[in-house]
Amino acid sequence: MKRSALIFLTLAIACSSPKSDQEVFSEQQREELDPIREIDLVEEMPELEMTLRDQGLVNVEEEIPGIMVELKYSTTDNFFKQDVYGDLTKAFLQPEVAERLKKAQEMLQAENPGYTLLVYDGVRPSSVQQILWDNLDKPDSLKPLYVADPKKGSLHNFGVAVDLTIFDTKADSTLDMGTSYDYFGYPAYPDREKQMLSEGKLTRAQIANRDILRKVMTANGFSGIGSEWWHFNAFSRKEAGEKFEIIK
Ligand SMILES: C[C@@H](N)C(=O)N[C@H](C)C(=O)O
Ligand SMILES: [Zn+2]
Repeated sequence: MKRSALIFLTLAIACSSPKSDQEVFSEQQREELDPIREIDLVEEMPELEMTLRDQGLVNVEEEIPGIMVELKYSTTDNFFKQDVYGDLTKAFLQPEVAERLKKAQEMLQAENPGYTLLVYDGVRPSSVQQILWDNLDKPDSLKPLYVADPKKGSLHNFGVAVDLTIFDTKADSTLDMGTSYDYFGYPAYPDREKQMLSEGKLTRAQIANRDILRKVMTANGFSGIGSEWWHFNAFSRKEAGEKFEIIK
């Protein structure tokens, strides 16, 4: 239930004066409507999640039926082996970006029953962008290929970029895309697929899997980048700067 709805409900209960609780609410209903429990729920919401909601971003799992989320930077299973999101485990995006992603998910599921999008990252505060940049073990000249320069800002910092793959619910596994998420090298480059195929570093099946992801994303207003098969932008840097604020 949304926070505003909870607060409204709490106020409504406090202000109304029924003959007695017992006449109106069952035991279970009274527990559900207990204002102290509601306050506990509000306090349990991670601070970063509250900030994101206050700034108008939406939780993709609340907007997109069936989508899966595994925020890699909220685990230690990432390229710098640190959990930098703490208790934030949900992916947030600008509402119009989530709307496009919903259409991509619908198209994916219509064309490939059993497949679903699996989101690895959505909005990413600029403070986290700096941590990624500092921990990327590449020469400074190459770093922007893999992690956007925090001084300029990543499209993730505006909530208009998403990192994702496809999960096959029948096989209970992700599709084989040829590399893991955040593999920083040529085998992950969409721009180098022909070369990687001829060198035996990618298979046709892996490229075909990437094509499924690219098709549903680009058909619904996203564009990919040349160095990461998992990253998609919904707006240009210029458009994002005009329309949205950077999340700090
Ligand atoms: C770090 C990687 N997952 C990513 O999102 N890279 C792009 C280029 C970014 O930082 O914007
Ligand atoms: Zn990304």
